[in-house]
Amino acid sequence: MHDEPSVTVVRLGHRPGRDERMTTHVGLTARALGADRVVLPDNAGQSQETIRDITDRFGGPFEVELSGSQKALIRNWEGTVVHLTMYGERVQDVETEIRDAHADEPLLVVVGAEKVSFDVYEAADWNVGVTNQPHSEVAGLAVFLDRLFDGRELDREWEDAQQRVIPKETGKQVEPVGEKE
Ligand SMILES: C[S@@+](CC[C@H](N)C(=O)[O-])C[C@H]1O[C@@H](n2cnc3c(N)ncnc32)[C@H](O)[C@@H]1O
Repeated sequence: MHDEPSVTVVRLGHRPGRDERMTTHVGLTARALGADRVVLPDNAGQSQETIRDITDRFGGPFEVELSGSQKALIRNWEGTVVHLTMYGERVQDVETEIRDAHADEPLLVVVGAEKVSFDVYEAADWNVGVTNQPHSEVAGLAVFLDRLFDGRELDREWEDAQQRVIPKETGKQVEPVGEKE
């Protein structure tokens, strides 16, 4: 977050139609849970639009980019690369080392869609499993970011929001930013 080295999430693969919501949710989860930027495949323009729209309304900063060269981004990353995979080391065993590495340099978090090729496993500094059970890139990303930030992302301040949610025991309250509560 703000005064720390950046966190970028890169989404590998996107099947138009089938992956639309999943890719959007990778971006929304990255934004809500403290990442600075998401890089989506270049056929995921619809997801980019949705995530940008949410950022415009509920605040940032958060960048959403499209790229046709995810693999090059991973290979050439100047910092730490974490690939989330059910086959990886247990997050609870490696989170401290990853947190220490992130204190010094930008972090790239890689999540897949379909089968991820072996070169990604080799390019990663850590292959990390959030459990070694199959589940979802959205769930894996959420747990990983919460572990990385140790819960601090839950108190994050949002800039340039048009509206904000007022937490309520019951019901829904959304107010334009700037109005008194
Ligand atoms: C639906 S899975 C498909 C993965 C595919 N079976 C493979 O072998 O690469 C899509 C993505 O969810 C994430 N994922 C699924 N289970 C995970 C787990 N237990 N821990 C961390 N990430 C996980 C990974 O990033 C994975 O690439």
